[in-house]
Amino acid sequence: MSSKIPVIDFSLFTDGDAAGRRAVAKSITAAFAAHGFVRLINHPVSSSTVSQAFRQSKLFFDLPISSKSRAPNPPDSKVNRGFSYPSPEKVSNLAATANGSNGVNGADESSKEPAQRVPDAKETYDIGSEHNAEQPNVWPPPNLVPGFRGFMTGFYWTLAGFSRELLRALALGINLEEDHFLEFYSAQDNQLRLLHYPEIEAAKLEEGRAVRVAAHRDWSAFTILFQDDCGGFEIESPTEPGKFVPVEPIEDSCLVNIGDLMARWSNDTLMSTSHRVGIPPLLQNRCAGDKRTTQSRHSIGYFVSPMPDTVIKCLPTCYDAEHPAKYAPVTQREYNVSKASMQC
Ligand SMILES: O=C(O)CCC(=O)C(=O)O
Ligand SMILES: [Fe+2]
Repeated sequence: MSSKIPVIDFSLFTDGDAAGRRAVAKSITAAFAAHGFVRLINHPVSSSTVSQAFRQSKLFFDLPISSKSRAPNPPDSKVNRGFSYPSPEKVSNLAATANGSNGVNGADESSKEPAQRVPDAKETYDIGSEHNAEQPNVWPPPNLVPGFRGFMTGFYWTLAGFSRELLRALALGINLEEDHFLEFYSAQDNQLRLLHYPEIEAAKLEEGRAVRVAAHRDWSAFTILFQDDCGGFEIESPTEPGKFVPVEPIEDSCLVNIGDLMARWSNDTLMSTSHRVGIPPLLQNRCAGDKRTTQSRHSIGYFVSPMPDTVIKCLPTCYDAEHPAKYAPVTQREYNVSKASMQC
């Protein structure tokens, strides 16, 4: 059984009249309320831009480790930029992230799965705004992947534009003024993450000796996710907790999912759903000698956050006498610190 995440034509929002925009916005927030995810087609990021992002990402990850490590994620620091990779010695609890304090996602505290310590099976490269002084970017030397820095910097802002449209849709969908979220949003605090899951022996994933990404919920307000056609992405069933259902890749689409911050802000009107990357469908595995090996996989996540001083206080349309506010107000900065401390 595969997931029933609704597929929505986003051009009906970007190009629609007021009534049309409201109707699309309502269908998007209905999908978030029921599934925590929506799949968008005809979104504003052109397929050639997305293809170029995957090409650049692949050029980077195809480099030898010694070259990629010239743009290292600074060790033992709060900066989450640059390259992180799996090492044979490195294990993480539930292996949810390469860098647990990255402020974008984390192990699923509510997961029904037993805690496990297994090797990470992914490598990541994190990029932020060039103007974010607290999180300076870490770039590879320009000759390693020509055009990488220029392209990725532009891509970050292309996705920022898309995220603004999504914030408008979210606001309309939950009966707020269309620009409600924009006063809390500079797009300087987002994180663009390139992910590469190297080829791996299928048995390692099947027997739980490795995971690609273990079950987790994102910390962000929401995440825009582009994936290649490999497969393996799964979300927790909204109706059968603990059961994960595959999400089939669809060409030229992206997924958008609500993170814990927006779930909290909306009093759980919008749902943050646990998801993971596991073994792709068996047909897509291939034989390598006598060992079945899953193909390598690439994806790109864009984690959207409001400005650090934003007070995440129950949105005015998300509570009433019967549904009182469940969570105390907290700033985005405090929220991130508390999420990061749960990773330790
Ligand atoms: O690689 C994917 O498709 C999903 C990655 C993910 O969920 C994350 O990085 O938070
Ligand atoms: Fe995630």
